[in-house]
Amino acid sequence: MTKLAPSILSADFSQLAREIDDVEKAGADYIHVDVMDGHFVPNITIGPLIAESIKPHTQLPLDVHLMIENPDQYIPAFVDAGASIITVHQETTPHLHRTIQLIKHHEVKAGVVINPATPAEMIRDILHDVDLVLIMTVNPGFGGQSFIPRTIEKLEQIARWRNAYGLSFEIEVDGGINTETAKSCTEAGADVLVAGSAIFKHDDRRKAMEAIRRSAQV
Ligand SMILES: O=C(CO)[C@H](O)[C@H](O)COP(=O)(O)O
Ligand SMILES: [Co+2]
Repeated sequence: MTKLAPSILSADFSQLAREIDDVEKAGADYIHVDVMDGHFVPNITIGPLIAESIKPHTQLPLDVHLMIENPDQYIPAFVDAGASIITVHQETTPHLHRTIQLIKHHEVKAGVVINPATPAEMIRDILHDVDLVLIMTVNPGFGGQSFIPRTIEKLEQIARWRNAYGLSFEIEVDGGINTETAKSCTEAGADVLVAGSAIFKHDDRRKAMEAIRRSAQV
């Protein structure tokens, strides 16, 4: 069954606990937390303080997507805040293996993510060390953008390598996922769909999530 990770970037921040409760009751699998620093991406969003404040309001794993320069400096703070999965951009760290080991040292699941313009080859070696691979299907920085179809080829490549190397990491996609785009991702091998606007911009989150799940069935 395809997992759904609602991105709270598109939620009502004045009602965050209620928004999270809403998607948890509607069957979400992870809560996707988008952390942006205004340097790696042109937007500033959530820090460890907010992650920590939402943690007591959900039983679901916090799936923390770090879009920040110098991620090593902030990993311990997100561990302390209650992250279950921490995913770092390959583009933000010169020593990717060291960064992944740092996350694992804290006994948190480690993920790696690449931008639409970054070739799959850049993370081929680290596939053996991660619990999750996130393929960006938009350029990171904002919710509500349009899905970039060429990213599907990369998704297929990562799924082929997972098979060939006998690995078991999850494959997640993020950006522009909705009832139109979900199926091409699951067909290509995605296990986890992140969706922000396609869930939180609907009044009935359960219906919105069911519609995405239905459309994603392969
Ligand atoms: O990482 C992200 C943006 O950088 C968000 O997770 C993503 O954009 C989700 O929003 P939407 O589903 O509206 O595209
Ligand atoms: Co994200």
